[in-house]
Amino acid sequence: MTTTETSPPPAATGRRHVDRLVRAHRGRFAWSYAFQVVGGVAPLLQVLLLRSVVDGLVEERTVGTQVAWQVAGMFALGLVGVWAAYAAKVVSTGAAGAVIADMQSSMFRRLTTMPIHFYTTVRPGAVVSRLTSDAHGAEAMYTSVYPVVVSGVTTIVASVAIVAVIDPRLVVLLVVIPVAIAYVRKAEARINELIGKSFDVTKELASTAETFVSRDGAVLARQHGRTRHEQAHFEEHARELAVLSAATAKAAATSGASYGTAFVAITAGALGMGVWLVAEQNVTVGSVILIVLYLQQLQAPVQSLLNTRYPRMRSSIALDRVEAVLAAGPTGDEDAAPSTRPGTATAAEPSPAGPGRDDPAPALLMRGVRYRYPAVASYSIDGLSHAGDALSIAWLPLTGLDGNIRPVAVARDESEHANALDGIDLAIGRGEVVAVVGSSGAGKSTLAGIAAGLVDCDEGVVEVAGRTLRDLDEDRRAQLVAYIPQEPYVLHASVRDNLRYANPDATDAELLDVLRAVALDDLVRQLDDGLDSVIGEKGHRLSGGERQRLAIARAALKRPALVVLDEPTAHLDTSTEARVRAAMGELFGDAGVLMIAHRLSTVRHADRIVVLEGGRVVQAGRHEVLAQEPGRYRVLLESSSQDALS
Ligand SMILES: Nc1ncnc2c1ncn2[C@@H]1O[C@H](COP(=O)(O)OP(=O)(O)OP(=O)(O)O)[C@@H](O)[C@H]1O
Repeated sequence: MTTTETSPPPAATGRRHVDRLVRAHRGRFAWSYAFQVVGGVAPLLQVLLLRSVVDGLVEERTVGTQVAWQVAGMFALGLVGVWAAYAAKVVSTGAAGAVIADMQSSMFRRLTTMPIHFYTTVRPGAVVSRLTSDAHGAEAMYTSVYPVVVSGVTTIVASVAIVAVIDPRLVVLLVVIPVAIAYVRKAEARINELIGKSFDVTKELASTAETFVSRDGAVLARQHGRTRHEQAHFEEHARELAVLSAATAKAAATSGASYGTAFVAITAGALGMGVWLVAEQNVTVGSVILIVLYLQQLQAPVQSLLNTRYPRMRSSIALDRVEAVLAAGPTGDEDAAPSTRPGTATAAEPSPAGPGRDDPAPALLMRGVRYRYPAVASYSIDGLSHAGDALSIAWLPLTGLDGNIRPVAVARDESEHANALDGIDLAIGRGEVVAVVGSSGAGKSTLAGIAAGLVDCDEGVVEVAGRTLRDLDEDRRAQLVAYIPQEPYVLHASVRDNLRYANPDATDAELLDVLRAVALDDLVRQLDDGLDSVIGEKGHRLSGGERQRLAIARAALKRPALVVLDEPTAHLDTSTEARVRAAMGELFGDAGVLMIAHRLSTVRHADRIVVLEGGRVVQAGRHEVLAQEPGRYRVLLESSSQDALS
């Protein structure tokens, strides 16, 4: 059954992981809030002193020592206010920076230890955005929103309390504030409508940009003569966005002006009432000045508090997205890599036999191995997997979201998959080369992934050189098994660094030896900087076959007990293939080799061929024998020779 459902907002289940990271820095945050409170109260105390100065002058008409002290006190309070605000800023940005760094590191830890299938569902751009703009979007909560709330609430509460102490009737004037806020909220409804439209248009822009500023998208548009059309489409949306932005800004300005008008009315009312109270001899002149100043001073914090609404929503969305990553994965615990289970052997433990050559255990032993792919929902992350519909925070409008933005709907594939591997028993001896063949979907790549320890089987046991793979940590597993995928990854780094990624202690002589074995020594010699030449994404590019040979050389440097190759020679011409095959004996010594073959031409020389069908081993033997027997291998052989002829 396949259902489509909208995921509940992660906030609904709390932000357990994010909160834990924030709590680690709570001491620094407490200091910053304490400074905020001091910074908020100091200007109010200044005004209190001003009242005493004015009243002293009005009553005594002399400037005595007391006034001098009061002026000095105002100066001191001014300094306390300024430097407390400074300290609050420095401490809160420092603490927020530390929290963001922790969030990024925890997300990276989580994202690099997700089940291997996760990476087939993920959009690289979305991951980068989650690690950078979402993390920094969350930062505003700690550097802008909370500090403004703390200082704003302090100022408002203290001002209202002082005004009420002078004359409680004056507090009536503050009724204008909720009225003004109600009006502002109404204007916001209009703003939010406009923002909602901008959001949709922005999504369209983002999607057009992501689609057509990519190689595949550009080829698609050019092939169909649609480049101009896509440019016009983008321009139309960009203009629409500009119109919406202007309308939003106008609505925001109107609401701001209305709010300002309310405070002008409050100030005038306070002045009128104050004059009346002075005439009635209920309050002093100094108190009237103080009241007017306090009420005016309320405008900024109330406005700032209102203005935190949108940054708060943006940060909230960003925090939910960070939480979604941290809570993802089978354990939901970002600190525990799935590969590290209690009781697993660690790299520091001495290796009893190591991947050693003298170990009598077979290179690979699989007993009763069953594996079923889990439902996508169990390893996907909202907005990262199946994305395309999730915007990065950087694309969100700067002001105004109506709070209705929810994590996007993710198609949940709850369907029960069939067993991809259904009871595999397989042993590969030391120095033996076993090729695995089978029709598309037979389970070859799944078998390779399980033998390489990238995926843990549901049932059964996988041992490499006598060590159970699931009991080993990543380092020990990596020492024992070398896996060479069909499209090996070459780092954007020098040839030397690429090779030493497998064995940082390898000498240049060892590097040149393995390069020679895979027929890459001439190429490296021709590069400007030899082993120091940068290859990979930029700089010198390697062909598919050269990448594979580099990966084989890299794997050989580990001296593994088991080598798992996914169609290792797919990109090679016949003579290079023969040379590499010969070199593999020299390179891997008595390591067992499990070779996944999608082309039958590459398997003839294998010591044994294993034929998979529907996740089971249906035939096994040498090519010469299997080719004579009626069975699946002969069918595959016949269809592949027909393909070759056609
Ligand atoms: N990530 C996945 N989620 C669910 N099912 C999967 C996934 N990957 C593979 N499968 C299924 O598992 C079965 C075995 O797939 P596998 O990739 O191992 O086959 P294969 O023999 O390597 O095929 P090919 O030669 O086409 O690469 C297939 O039915 C496939 O549809």
